[in-house]
Amino acid sequence: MQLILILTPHVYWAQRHRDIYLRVELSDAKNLDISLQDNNTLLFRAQGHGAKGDNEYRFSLEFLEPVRPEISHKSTQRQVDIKIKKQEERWWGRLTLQEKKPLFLAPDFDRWLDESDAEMELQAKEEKINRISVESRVRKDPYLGLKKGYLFMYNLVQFLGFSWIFVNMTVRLFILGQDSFYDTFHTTADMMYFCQMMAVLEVINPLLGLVKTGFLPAMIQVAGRNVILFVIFGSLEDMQNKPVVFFVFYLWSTIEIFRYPFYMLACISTEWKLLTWLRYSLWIPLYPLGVVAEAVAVIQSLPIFDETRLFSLPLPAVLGHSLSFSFTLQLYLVLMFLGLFINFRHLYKQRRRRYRLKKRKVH
Ligand SMILES: CCCCCCCCCCCCC[C@@H](O)CC(=O)SCCNC(=O)CCNC(=O)[C@H](O)C(C)(C)COP(=O)(O)OP(=O)(O)OC[C@H]1O[C@@H](n2cnc3c(N)ncnc32)[C@H](O)[C@@H]1OP(=O)(O)O
Repeated sequence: MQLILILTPHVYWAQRHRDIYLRVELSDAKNLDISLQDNNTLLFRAQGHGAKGDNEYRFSLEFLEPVRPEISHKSTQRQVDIKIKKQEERWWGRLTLQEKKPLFLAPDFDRWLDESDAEMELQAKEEKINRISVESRVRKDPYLGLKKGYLFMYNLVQFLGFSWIFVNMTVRLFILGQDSFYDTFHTTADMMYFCQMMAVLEVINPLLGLVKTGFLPAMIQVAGRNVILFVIFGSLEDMQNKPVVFFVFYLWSTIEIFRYPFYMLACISTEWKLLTWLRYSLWIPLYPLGVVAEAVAVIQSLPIFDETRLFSLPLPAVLGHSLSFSFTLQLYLVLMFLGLFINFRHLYKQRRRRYRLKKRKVH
């Protein structure tokens, strides 16, 4: 009587919610015959070098649940990798129907994940797929590159402009001390004029749908600053050498040297956490201080407008000579605090949205 010895290779396994991975320890495997029987039994036969030398090796595995008929495998110099898809996407308590594990089977610790880790891996994969599909949908806009290029250049120019102002003022402050307060306007106004005229684009950009900024907050910001720059400082020589110019310009440029680089990075889909934090936090002290500095400038200009009658409104003789521009400015002072309230709330919401979104992304 002839005794036929069936040799089994070592088989290592791991699973995901969708797949089963088998690693068969058989090098230089040839004549592979891998098939599925009755939806849940894998039959394996191959010639190769295993624990018992060069021989034919076989095994069969009756899976806990049905699997799909398509089985993929790859034979390398070292092993045979087999991937099997589960019929139903769910976590299996064990691999085989029989409770007792076959002796030749062991967990593949290189691939092993427990259920919650596998779930996280699945979620990460799905998120990646979603992100790619959103990005590919966004990419359908044929002008996206052009829009991003324009915004990047705009932000770069503003960043350079405000950095120039900030560095110039800081250096002068170190060298001249308080004396530098008095000629801030003469040394930096041209650049500030340029930057603030360019900033009008910040009102136009949301109107053209180039950025998601609200029109009103941008309008309040740009109009508010331009009133101070062009009407209060620009038209009144007596205001130009007052220290308040220093504080207003310094507060404006401090936030902008962080805000514009933040936008530049956003244009190239990059983010630096510290910069994001500065962009969404520095306004908390700077905005009220800025409004107070601007309000001081307006209040200091009132007697000058009264005296010079500049921009005064001619009135019919019965009502008096003319209405001083200082009355308009007093009304503007009230508007300023309304503007502060609207923009403070807007910035607060932007900050919350930013960090809520981030938290959601992390979990
Ligand atoms: C209607 C008549 C009004 C008359 C005026 C009367 C009242 C005047 C009161 C004025 C008070 C002003 C005081 C002020 O001058 C004092 C100071 O400035 S002191 C210094 C401190 N200041 C600040 O911190 C404010 C700085 N300014 C701003 O933050 C913005 O101008 C503001 C509009 C207020 C808010 O910005 P925004 O709404 O744009 O928020 P986000 O940064 O979160 O952006 C939203 C999304 O859009 C993308 N975006 C925006 N701009 C750009 C850009 N240039 N390039 C690329 N991308 C951009 C941004 O990335 C966000 O996208 P995502 O949501 O995907 O992240």
